[in-house]
Amino acid sequence: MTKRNMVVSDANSGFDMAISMAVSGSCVAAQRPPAYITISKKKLLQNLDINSSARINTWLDSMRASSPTHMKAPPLSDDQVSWNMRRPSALDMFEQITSASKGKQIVMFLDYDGTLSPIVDDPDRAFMSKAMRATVRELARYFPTAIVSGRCRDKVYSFVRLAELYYAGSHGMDIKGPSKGSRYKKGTKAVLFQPASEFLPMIDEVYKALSEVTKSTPGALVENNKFCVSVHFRCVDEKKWSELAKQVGSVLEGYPNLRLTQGRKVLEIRPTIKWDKGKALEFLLESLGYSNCTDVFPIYIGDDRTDEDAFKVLRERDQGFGILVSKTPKDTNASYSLQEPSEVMTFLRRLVDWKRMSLRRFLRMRRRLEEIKMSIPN
Ligand SMILES: O=P(O)(O)OC[C@H]1O[C@H](O[C@H]2O[C@H](CO)[C@@H](O)[C@H](O)[C@H]2O)[C@H](O)[C@@H](O)[C@@H]1O
Repeated sequence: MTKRNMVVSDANSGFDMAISMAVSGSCVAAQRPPAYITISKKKLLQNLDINSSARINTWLDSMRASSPTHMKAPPLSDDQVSWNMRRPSALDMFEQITSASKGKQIVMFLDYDGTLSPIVDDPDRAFMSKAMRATVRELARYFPTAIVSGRCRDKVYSFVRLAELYYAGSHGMDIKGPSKGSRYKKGTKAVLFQPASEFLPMIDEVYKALSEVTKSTPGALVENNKFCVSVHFRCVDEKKWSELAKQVGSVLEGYPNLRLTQGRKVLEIRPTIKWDKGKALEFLLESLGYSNCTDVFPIYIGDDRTDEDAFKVLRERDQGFGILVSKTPKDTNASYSLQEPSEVMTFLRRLVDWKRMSLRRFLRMRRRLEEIKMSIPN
């Protein structure tokens, strides 16, 4: 029996369903799927017939629905209007946000792809602009700042190139503190945390197998993110999505300790350990000495499904908030929204300016108080 640790993260998600179809042959042979298979047995049986065109059409529709090239252009739909009301722009709500943070230490968490850099076809060319880098550098002068990415940590560092930041790569499974002095690091110990290190050889093996098996699918790209692997289908013809899903499924069949999640036109394969961007956020807060503090205000900005784990943690802690980067309505645990990386940069700049002004005001007041003290005769 081949066990399959598979997370079907979204009932309507085409690719998740495609993967379940691709591996269902082995699952049906089992007497009873283990509890960690989150897809129901009934659904598995429904999905059994890989050649059923009705099934394939269902998930292809769903993939198209989540693909920007198929999205309807404005005018704003009722959905969009109501979403804008429920998840207002963080720029429009800037004053409310800063006043909620009063007296608290803001800690910044930033996703990389789609948040600091625009989404592009070639993952190796997802550069952030010079202006964005300068903004993040300034941000880190005023607030402890971490980059939390699905990418391999070294790779995301090579894009951001700011040594004063914290980096959590591989969806938080590879965390490292600043290599350059950070004024916010309370302890003296260097932070390095890799909860999935035992999976390294397995991930490497799977990376090689996936690269080999997907060779025949034009446009498919496999990326080694050290503790996880990404299979990109952004450049794969839609007609080939089902073929690619089957290829990925055929490799994963042999790896019960790996699970599959979905990002933006990417399938992400990672260890089943209970670790995600939300856990990484909590770990970083603890490293910074804020684990049990009420005077901390974490802000997490991200665009992807994997960022939802961090948004959820903030909601549950009732601390700070999440900002989802998206132009279209999505189910989210974030409190606010921004449309695209350029808006993220504007928001970060405003935070820096606001903090700088507050500090100046504080220093002016302190100087004035000293002058008053000096002018009072003994
Ligand atoms: O957590 P993130 O930093 O958002 O990383 C998630 C994935 O990001 C990258 O893929 C995405 O961006 C690419 C470049 O713009 C784009 O081509 C791709 O379609 C997107 O899914 C990265 O390459 C993946 O490894 C990450 O898992």
